[in-house]
Amino acid sequence: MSTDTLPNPEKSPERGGGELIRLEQVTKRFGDNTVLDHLDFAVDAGKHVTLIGPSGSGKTTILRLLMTLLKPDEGTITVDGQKLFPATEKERREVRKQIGMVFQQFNLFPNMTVLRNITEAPVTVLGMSKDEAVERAKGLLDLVGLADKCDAHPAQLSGGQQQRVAIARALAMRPKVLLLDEVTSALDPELVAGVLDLLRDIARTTDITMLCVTHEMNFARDISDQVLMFDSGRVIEAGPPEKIFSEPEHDRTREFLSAVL
Ligand SMILES: Nc1ncnc2c1ncn2[C@@H]1O[C@H](COP(=O)(O)OP(=O)(O)OP(=O)(O)O)[C@@H](O)[C@H]1O
Repeated sequence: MSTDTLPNPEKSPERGGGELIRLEQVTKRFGDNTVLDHLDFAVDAGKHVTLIGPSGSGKTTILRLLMTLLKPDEGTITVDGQKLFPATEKERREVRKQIGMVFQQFNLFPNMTVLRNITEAPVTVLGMSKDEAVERAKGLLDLVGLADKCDAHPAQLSGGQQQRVAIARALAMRPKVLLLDEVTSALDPELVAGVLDLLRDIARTTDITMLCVTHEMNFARDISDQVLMFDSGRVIEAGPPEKIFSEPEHDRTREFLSAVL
């Protein structure tokens, strides 16, 4: 894989493998439902962290908070030392540029070509020149195996191809953090492996920090430096995948894994 189109092939000195994401005492409620309960955790730069746990345990809510699609009721969230919450809208917009997300349902703009889907945000949000954005988008489309689909519209692509475009679109912003929310759940089974292989390649060949919610336990085992087991809005167990999948300490982790493995 060519590295010149990748988001962060070079290690920037200020990142230096230190802490990139920090959640402190984060609480999120929907009405009476406390989904995250004084949650603390941190992710180091360049690491790949996977969130696992039962349905409804709050995993997606964490990604949505980091995307600023939701606001916490209490607590602080920082990215690369800059405050995401609490912060002014202006501060939040700056921090938000460092975070890319790939959603379960692709969320491409249906009326734009594939190329425009990828160039839109770099031009309008980052102020990149159109020529540079197009050049980068073409490199990324090559990377995800869709160099011939520049002029197609999303509806003309398979689910797997749409998800590849969504991955290219997220990478086009050169984010420090890539959030992946059950990115293969909406795909036909025969398309899952190709998308996961692409993400494995990206995990292996870039220093991008990944925070991933997945039900694909083999994928989690392959890419993760750390796995966090969630239950009722709290991390009940954390460790490297070999430990969590082979010797879980907590009964709830054992129960969950025996249901999904
Ligand atoms: N916008 C919302 N309004 C009200 N309740 C919500 C909203 N979003 C999430 N919830 C509730 O918050 C809880 C946690 O949801 P979340 O999607 O974070 O769980 P999850 O662990 O990602 O689950 P899954 O594995 O099924 O995706 C659930 O009880 C859900 O119903």
